[in-house]
Amino acid sequence: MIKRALISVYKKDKIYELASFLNSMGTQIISTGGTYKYLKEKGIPVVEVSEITGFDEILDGRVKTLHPKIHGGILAIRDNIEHMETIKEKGIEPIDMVVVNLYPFFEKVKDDISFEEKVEFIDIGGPTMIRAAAKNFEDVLVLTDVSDYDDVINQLKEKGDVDIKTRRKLAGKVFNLTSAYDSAVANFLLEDDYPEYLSISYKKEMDLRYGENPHQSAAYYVSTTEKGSMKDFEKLNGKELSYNNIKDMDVAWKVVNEFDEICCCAVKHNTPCGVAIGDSAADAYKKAFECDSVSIFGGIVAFNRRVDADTAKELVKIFLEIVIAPDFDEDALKILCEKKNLRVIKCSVKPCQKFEVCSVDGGILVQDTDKVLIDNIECVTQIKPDEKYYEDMIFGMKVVKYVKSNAIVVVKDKMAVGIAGGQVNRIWAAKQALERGKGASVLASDAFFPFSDVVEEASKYGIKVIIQPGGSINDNLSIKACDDKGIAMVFTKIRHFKH
Ligand SMILES: NC(=O)c1ncn([C@@H]2O[C@H](COP(=O)(O)O)[C@@H](O)[C@H]2O)c1NC=O
Repeated sequence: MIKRALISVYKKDKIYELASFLNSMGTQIISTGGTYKYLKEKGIPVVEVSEITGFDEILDGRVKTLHPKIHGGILAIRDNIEHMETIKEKGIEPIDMVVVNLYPFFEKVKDDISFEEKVEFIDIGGPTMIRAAAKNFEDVLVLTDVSDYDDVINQLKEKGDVDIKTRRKLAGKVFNLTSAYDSAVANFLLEDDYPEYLSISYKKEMDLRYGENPHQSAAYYVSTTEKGSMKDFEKLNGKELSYNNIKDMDVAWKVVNEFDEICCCAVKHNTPCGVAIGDSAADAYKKAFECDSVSIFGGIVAFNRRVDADTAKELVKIFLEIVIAPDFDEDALKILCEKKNLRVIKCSVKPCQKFEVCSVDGGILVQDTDKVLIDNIECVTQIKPDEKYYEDMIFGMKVVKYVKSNAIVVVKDKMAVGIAGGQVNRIWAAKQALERGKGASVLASDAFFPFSDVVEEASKYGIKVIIQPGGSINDNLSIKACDDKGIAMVFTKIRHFKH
């Protein structure tokens, strides 16, 4: 039996329904200022907290419920005779239910308001009350999530009480929420990129059908406070997204956003398989398709420009999993939506990830994202690269950055005609890329050459320019091989390993 419930909610949705149900059960409702006013206006009998505490809300609401008359009523263990005698002596009455939703710090921290204003959205009294109720969950029912109201109402209707399993789950939800809330506050206040404790604050966006493989369970969580392209997008058509879809879409979107020119990127198995710059979205797509017309089947295709009907007509010719772009012309959308399963994603947020995490058994690795493409370009060979290859060199470096190491990309006229990666040595990646990208003039590598073998292989395929970070103790071997073969080679001094 819920004799007394304390309701203190920032967002008032569904609170009238819950309060009127409690009222119909004979529960006494206690509320803080705003909630009190809201319920009273709706005709629900309600007692103001200050009437219980004998103390007005002070300090602009910073102190409302922080009082022994409230916390004693929540924390007293009903089976503990001493506890019950103490609260009786002090004139404290038990509180059997606490309903709270917190100040919207997650939302407000992103808003364009001052630091001081953001600080005022750090809820103190709310977390204190719900933590207290959660600690005493066997005696005090705690509700922080509107989606739990119906279950609690139904149980109270049917049994007059709520079972212990539900009480415990609701208590667990409290600490799950307050830890994410506190993490968000900690990240807001701390200026340390790598603080003593890793505070992460992510909210479940959706349960996924499965993880990387069908026998693995999975869910997708998004940051409670940070913006992000893989969070702030709109799905305009198609089946639900999968675990692999989200990972692949992330790479495809990051690749196209490396470029100011019109770019299209196709991704398979988390690796770009076709990337090209074009005069239009359709042209870029046709060229990306040409890079590797085999692997693109079932791929994820990204554009950094609006997709028009001409492009859509090309896209629907083969089976694709996802098309992501900043926008779609109406007629393009119509064409794409004819394919019921094709996920069409509109995303206007540019990639803005500050840190990357990767988990290992018992730990999490955190690093700054790879944001620097090139330190400075230094030609290390006698032959200097012809200026006409400059754009292809930069293009190759931008693409190879997203290919798993060891990675080699060969380029022809701003098309990645040969992409090879994920090899345990560099020569295998080079051989694959060169074989696929016959006729290419530029070769880009994610890291230095330990031997001269890549240069020798490149010369067999007529490569004119090699761009790579440099920095091997054997750099002189590759430089000499380039000089012997008439290839120009430049160093960038920035490695782009991707493990
Ligand atoms: N200071 C307190 O004692 C306190 N007690 C409850 N709150 C919060 O006040 C909000 C509700 O306020 P109101 O009913 O006045 O609209 C809730 O989000 C609740 O979490 C408090 N506010 C912040 O710390």
